[in-house]
Amino acid sequence: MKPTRFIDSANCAIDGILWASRTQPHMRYHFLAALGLLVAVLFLRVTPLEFTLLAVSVAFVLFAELMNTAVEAVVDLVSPGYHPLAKIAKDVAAGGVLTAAIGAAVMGYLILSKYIFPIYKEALAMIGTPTEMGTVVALLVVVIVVVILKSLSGRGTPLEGGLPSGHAAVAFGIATVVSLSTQDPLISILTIALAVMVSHSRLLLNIHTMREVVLGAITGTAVAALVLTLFRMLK
Ligand SMILES: Nc1ncnc2c1ncn2[C@@H]1O[C@H](COP(=O)(O)OP(=O)(O)OP(=O)(O)O)[C@@H](O)[C@H]1O
Repeated sequence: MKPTRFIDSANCAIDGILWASRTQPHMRYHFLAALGLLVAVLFLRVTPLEFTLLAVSVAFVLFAELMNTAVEAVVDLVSPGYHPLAKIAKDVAAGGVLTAAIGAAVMGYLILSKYIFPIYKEALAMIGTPTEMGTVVALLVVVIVVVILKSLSGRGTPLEGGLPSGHAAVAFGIATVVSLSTQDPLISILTIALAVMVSHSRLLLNIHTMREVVLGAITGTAVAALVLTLFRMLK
């Protein structure tokens, strides 16, 4: 039945948001990111203007995802089979979400970096700048731990497949070493982004599962940080 009262229209709108959250994993990721941002804002005490800018960016991403979901539903209704125009409609709608998400990420970076970077810098300083020997030993230990874990899990070879992903472990080990050597949050984020890309490529090539890649990333980061902390304590 067509809603006539405002409350019924509002209920339909909320139903739409709930349906999108139930059926679209990306919608859930966006809500999780929004929740994380709210918690961060609470702790970092951003200014009202900064909060407004962040809230508008987040609302725009959620809006774009809802519009994308609506376009997908209409396209599936009118063109259940493959059609080049259906593809264009869905791809353009998805492009809208990507654009909004990139805008929100840039806004988030510009506003939150000045609050988070000093805390991150302090955390890096706690482990300190590694020596040349510490760097070499840390990366060698990462490789040895990966080989041991792979042989224990009984799958894959030292260079391909198995638990954990060696590429992810070494990439994150290097990102940890570079982060500590430079003590620079921006360089740290950029090297972590490179490590994520290396890890993601192992997923795309179907050489590793998500679990193997995540465990690789944790192993590389944790082992490198642990060895460098030990080096600092024994100095
Ligand atoms: N009927 C169709 N005709 C042609 N291509 C289609 C059709 N349906 C889907 N596609 C292609 O598959 C892609 C994914 O479409 P799908 O409906 O599975 O969306 P989705 O996986 O929910 O996407 P999103 O991550 O944007 O929510 C589209 O971007 C489009 O390239």
